[in-house]
Amino acid sequence: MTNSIYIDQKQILKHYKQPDKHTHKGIQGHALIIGGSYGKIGAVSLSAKACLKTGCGLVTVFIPKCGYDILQIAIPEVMVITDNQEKLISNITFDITPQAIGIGPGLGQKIETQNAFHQFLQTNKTPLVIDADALNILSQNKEWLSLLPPKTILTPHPKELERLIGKWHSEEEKRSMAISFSKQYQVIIVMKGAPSRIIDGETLYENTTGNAALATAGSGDVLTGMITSLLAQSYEPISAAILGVYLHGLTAEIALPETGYQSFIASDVIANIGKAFLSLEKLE
Ligand SMILES: NC(=O)C1=CN([C@@H]2O[C@H](COP(=O)(O)OP(=O)(O)OC[C@H]3O[C@@H](n4cnc5c(N)ncnc54)[C@H](O)[C@@H]3O)[C@@H](O)[C@H]2O)[C@@H](O)CC1
Ligand SMILES: Nc1ncnc2c1ncn2[C@@H]1O[C@H](COP(=O)(O)OP(=O)(O)O)[C@@H](O)[C@H]1O
Ligand SMILES: [Mg+2]
Repeated sequence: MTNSIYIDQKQILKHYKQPDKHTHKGIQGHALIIGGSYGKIGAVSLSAKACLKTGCGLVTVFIPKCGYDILQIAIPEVMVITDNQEKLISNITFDITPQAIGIGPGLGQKIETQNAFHQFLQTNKTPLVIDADALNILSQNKEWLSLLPPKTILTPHPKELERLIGKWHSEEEKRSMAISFSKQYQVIIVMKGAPSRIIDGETLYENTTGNAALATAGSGDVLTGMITSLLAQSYEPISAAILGVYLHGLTAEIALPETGYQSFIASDVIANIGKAFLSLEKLE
């Protein structure tokens, strides 16, 4: 029996934590975003900026060498570690201790990158958010799913979800396939769409914010950064997923009167994260 919960203004306050007055950047969470390949460094840039703007204390990116100048110039607040390779990720090693890792935006699916991701999964114990090409790589190597830490958050759009769990023939079947998958691998699935739904075992959460302005390049990459940020700030994985999706949707509602549907872009999500948080404060 599925338990369904609408995430509205009342529900979201059960997941939101006000910042502690005495916090400092050392305890405000350190997030690592891994991704990017030649021509898709923008995906990591968007994700990392969204991560910072969602409140985590420190953000580091792990990217191919070609993204080094781009990231340092685009977001001076973010620290950068580069792979040995110029255009793709081939060996994920770092000497930091992040509290959460988001992996996948712009990553690409070259064989060297697939191998690096496999190596990474074999040793990683840090809480994870998996998106985009990292999901596509998992879909091609389903035996690697057992390497994911429990409560890893997967954020597929409908096509990525189909690659992962197979084709469905009705909404009902999609839901039951996603629930079985979530239970089998102990993962949280953020099924992105309109609306987005979050599956955690038998429980389904339906988001109530957002609009069609979000149908724009990079808006999912931004969501990955937001959820990773909350996870790094010690939110429980299910709360990080629910709150991230809710705030992401709110940004589009807040910006709509100024941008309309057409000219809203992923950077507008980032620019409105602050106002989305402030609107939660007003509800308290
Ligand atoms: N500026 C950048 O660097 C950007 C990089 N990106 C990266 O590009 C890579 C490829 O990602 P894509 O998602 O574009 O490619 P995919 O091949 O995974 O997905 C595109 C396919 O999914 C379908 N699809 C997407 N959303 C859907 C929906 N709501 N309902 C039904 N079908 C849907 C599309 O019609 C298309 O067939 C990823 O690594 C991603 O992170 C993109 O996020 C775009 C921006
Ligand atoms: N019509 C829509 N209404 C509400 N949200 C939408 C709509 N279209 C897309 N979104 C949201 O925008 C995001 C798109 O993510 P994704 O497809 O991964 O984009 P990208 O890979 O380009 O970053 C998801 O959070 C999805 O729920
Ligand atoms: Mg995406």
